[in-house]
Amino acid sequence: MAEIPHLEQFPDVRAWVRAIPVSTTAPPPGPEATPRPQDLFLRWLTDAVDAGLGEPHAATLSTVDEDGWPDARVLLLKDVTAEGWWFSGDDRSPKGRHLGTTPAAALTFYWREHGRQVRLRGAVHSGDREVCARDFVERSTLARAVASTGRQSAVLDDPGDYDRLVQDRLDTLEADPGWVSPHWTAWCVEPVTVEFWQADPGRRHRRLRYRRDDSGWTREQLFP
Ligand SMILES: Cc1cc2nc3c(=O)[nH]c(=O)nc-3n(C[C@H](O)[C@H](O)[C@H](O)COP(=O)(O)O)c2cc1C
Repeated sequence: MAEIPHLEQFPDVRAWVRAIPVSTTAPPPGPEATPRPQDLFLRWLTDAVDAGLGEPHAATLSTVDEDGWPDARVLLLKDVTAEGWWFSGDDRSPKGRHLGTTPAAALTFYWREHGRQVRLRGAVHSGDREVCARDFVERSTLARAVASTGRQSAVLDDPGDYDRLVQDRLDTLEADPGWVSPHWTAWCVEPVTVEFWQADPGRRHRRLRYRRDDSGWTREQLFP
């Protein structure tokens, strides 16, 4: 990777960001199609894990709010099944409220060192109570306490409010270690499209899209 220039060396931000180099290292071979996108995704995730890439299971979740405005945030993938790609959170959080009114989302994965992106979009459904509860109890005690405050993304006027609320939840969990937040939700994106993007130093990027219809998955190559 070429040396990254410093902002002070440029007349303005525009000149600086345009001078930041893009990756030109040779990527791994392009996508070898599998019948189901899940299998190719797991192969690419395995490549990222084996290469020691940081948080390779982090993805950007995009939703639409109650007024039709898009929103996006990074979170961690929780499972991949025949149904789709799973993540979890509190249904009172902004993302939870968005999914409550518009149960559709996109997930975007990026493995920079491999020059790879996977993007998928589709309807979202929540898992049954058993699936949600299992996700909750698999978290550490502190993570369960924090997750069940129900205040994620609310304005924090007094940092002490957070500490008191978390301590309150820790007390609840100590008294009843099996307690499960009724708001904790495992959501599944059931994709209608899944696209695998593989960078090419000569800009002949490979793009393989899976499209789901009544007969199953159709594969097609896209213009870079
Ligand atoms: C690497 C990384 C991993 C994250 N993992 C999660 C996660 O698994 N669940 C979650 O609710 N938020 C996670 N977050 C925080 C979210 O990006 C976000 O701040 C939070 O979910 C609130 O989003 P919302 O206001 O849209 O609901 C993560 C952030 C980063 C940078």
